[in-house]
Amino acid sequence: MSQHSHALNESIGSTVLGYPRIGPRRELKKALESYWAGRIDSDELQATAAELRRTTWEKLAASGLDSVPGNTFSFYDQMLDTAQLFGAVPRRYRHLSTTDAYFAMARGRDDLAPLELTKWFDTNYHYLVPELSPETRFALTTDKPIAEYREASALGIVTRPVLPGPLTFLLLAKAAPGSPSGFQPLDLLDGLIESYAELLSRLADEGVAWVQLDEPALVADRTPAELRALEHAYTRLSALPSRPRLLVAGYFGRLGDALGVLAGTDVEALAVDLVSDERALAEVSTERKLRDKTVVAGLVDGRNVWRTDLRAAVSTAAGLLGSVRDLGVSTSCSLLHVPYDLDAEHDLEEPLRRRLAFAEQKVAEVVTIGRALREGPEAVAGQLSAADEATRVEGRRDDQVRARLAALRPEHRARASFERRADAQRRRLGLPELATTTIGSFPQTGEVRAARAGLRTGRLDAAEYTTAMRTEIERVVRLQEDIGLDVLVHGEPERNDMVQYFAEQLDGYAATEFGWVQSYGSRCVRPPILHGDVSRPRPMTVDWSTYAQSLTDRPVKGMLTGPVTMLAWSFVRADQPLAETADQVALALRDEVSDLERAGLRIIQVDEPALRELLPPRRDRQQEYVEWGVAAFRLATSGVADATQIHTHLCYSEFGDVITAIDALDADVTSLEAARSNMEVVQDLAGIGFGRAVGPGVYDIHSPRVPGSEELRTSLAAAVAALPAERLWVNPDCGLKTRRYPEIEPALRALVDAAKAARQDSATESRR
Ligand SMILES: Nc1nc2c(c(=O)[nH]1)N[C@@H](CNc1ccc(C(=O)N[C@@H](CCC(=O)N[C@@H](CCC(=O)N[C@@H](CCC(=O)O)C(=O)O)C(=O)O)C(=O)O)cc1)CN2
Ligand code: MET
Ligand SMILES: [Zn+2]
Repeated sequence: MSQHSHALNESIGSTVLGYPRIGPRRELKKALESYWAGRIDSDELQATAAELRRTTWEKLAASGLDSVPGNTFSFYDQMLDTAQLFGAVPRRYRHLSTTDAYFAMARGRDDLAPLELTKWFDTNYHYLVPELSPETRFALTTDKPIAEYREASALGIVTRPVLPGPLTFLLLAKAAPGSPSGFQPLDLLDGLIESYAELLSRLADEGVAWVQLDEPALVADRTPAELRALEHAYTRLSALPSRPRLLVAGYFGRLGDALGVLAGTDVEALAVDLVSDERALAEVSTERKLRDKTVVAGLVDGRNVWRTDLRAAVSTAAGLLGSVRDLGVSTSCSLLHVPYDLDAEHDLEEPLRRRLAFAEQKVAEVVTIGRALREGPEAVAGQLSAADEATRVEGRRDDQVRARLAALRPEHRARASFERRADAQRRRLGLPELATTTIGSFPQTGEVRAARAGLRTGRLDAAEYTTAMRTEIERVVRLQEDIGLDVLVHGEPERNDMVQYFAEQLDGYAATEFGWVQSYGSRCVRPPILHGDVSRPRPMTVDWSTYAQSLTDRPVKGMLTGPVTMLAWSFVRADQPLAETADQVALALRDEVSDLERAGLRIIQVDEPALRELLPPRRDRQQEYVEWGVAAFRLATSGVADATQIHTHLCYSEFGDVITAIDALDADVTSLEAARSNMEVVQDLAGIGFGRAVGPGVYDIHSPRVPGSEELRTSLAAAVAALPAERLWVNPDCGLKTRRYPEIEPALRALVDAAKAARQDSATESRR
């Protein structure tokens, strides 16, 4: 027995890098939202959390994995947990209790801004950005990883605590507002290392054998100084006299130069992602310094839902055996990004179903690969041939779509010059300068969601549902008229989600029933599965948009989700280049755009909030991505007359890296998130001579705070200083679906006031 556990301590064997935590039925989401609303107390919240941790550990232990990850639970986010663990709590939250400070950093309070929320690499998960300053003093302040290790041990389960590594923690942090200009979070490395050291030594005291430090920031291009910092950090941590063995995980791409740096330190093990970048395998097999390391091969895709070609994975692993001291097998990254369990789905049809694996099924795949390596492929012959069969099944083929794609010419992706379009649109639309609009969605009220749930359960029939939605659309149109907005929207009440809604109506796409994946905090999405050739059997939005336009003389914007975002927020087929899949989606959207135009919609918005998100982490892959992304957007939007105005909307990111791509989209009007970055993006656009119209968001919809009209005027003035008023629009940062009416009504009235005032200023200016 003791010999056996000794062997386990030495090697990792089969494992996964992380697991979902929201609960198979979103138990954590429900508990959190009840706690925030005061319906349950903290004991009840803790009990739900403990139960979720227990079932996860027990399931993973029973599945046959050799090493079970620990500390993968989080009430909100693992970066936030780590900030609190090491005492990186900005001063403004320090008067609060540990729990209150935690949720205040996550969500803000009436008088207290939250930490910034941003995308976790190229996924649809969002983390909280630690705010660090030269005054930050790290100190081990909570004991979450230790407590969870003990909790699992009490159940008889040995876990491997997982947390972000020091480099990733600092590289993803930002300088707190007011920090000296030369300051960067990486300056704090030495202090942070001391806190990691203290944690590691306490974990060693607990008897922890292995700790996993996640360093996904290393799969992007890193400067020599950052690589030196990496070497310094892991040289220091691996030299600690008393510590668990260290597994450093780099995922979402290949480690590149960081691989040799890490392999040159005394850490025991590296986890590498052999799925995201086909160049990773060669890198790993030729790195001689790995010969005395454990390498955990990420062979099962942790962020897509396709079944693994097990025979290929086993042979890749076998090929690595000679290049490393000890080989483990795992997922490419945490399973946080996929749904829990395929077996929960009842409406997925064959043969698609047979091609899929969710988190539970992926765990079984890892176990199978591990057994094949240890006992030989004969031991798992049945599983291997089932996987052979499943991975040979091809996606639905649509020859008509393929023929249309083959016939595309450059003119299908080009419109007349912007000047000519702008002129035609000015005459047709007659809008004022600094025209006001919103981004599309209005608050998703309880009634709206209840109506959608009613349609699902049969409480409402289709006609009753349509009436309920039309009533909502009319209410939203009248409200916008009353507020005095220039360009209206129908409010998107009929959409459960801006991607899923379209996926449900397209052929080649499947939706899930329980396939929830955490997006941020308690918010989840159900990414649809794009499994075959995509086509549009019938118009998707025309009835709703036409109805809205029939209610008013003001222009109503048609509202669609663009091809890049449709891919980014779905699980996408891996059997053909993304560029081709994007063009198929773009063709379906192009037809929808034409139908909307024919139905009399004069303005059509095609949202691309995920444009920045899909940008590959390595620069040498970025150009190719931008080219196909832009090409697909243009295919979707360039089938219209000069006088039809195309809008796009981008949010959730720093746009610096994609500014020329935004230009290349060639939309007539681009609305962007800008409120929280002081309109910086307007200057960036002015800087590249962006010639088309821009709607920098002046109202931060991510916060419940209602901005005053003075504040909005200040933001607008900053925009007007950078770009001419006739090319500026006035709008919020993003859609209003997550807000409530008492917040958005006064905010939109203030926005219209601010635009009117700015028009007056600009008129006075031009008379001078
Ligand atoms: N796909 C996607 N990715 C995105 C975004 C996005 O909008 N979509 N935005 C950014 C992230 N922001 C997000 C913002 C909000 C939510 C969000 O509010 N999600 C909802 C679920 C939305 C949804 O699918 N709603 C469905 C089903 C809702 C539901 O839970 N229904 C109940 C019953 C109905 C009820 O009473 O609520 C049930 O099934 O139990 C609907 O409205 O029809 C949630 O977590 O609560 C998610 C992400 C970036 N990534
Ligand atoms: N039209 C969409 C909305 O207003 C755009 C959202 S971008 C995340 O909700
Ligand atoms: Zn948005």
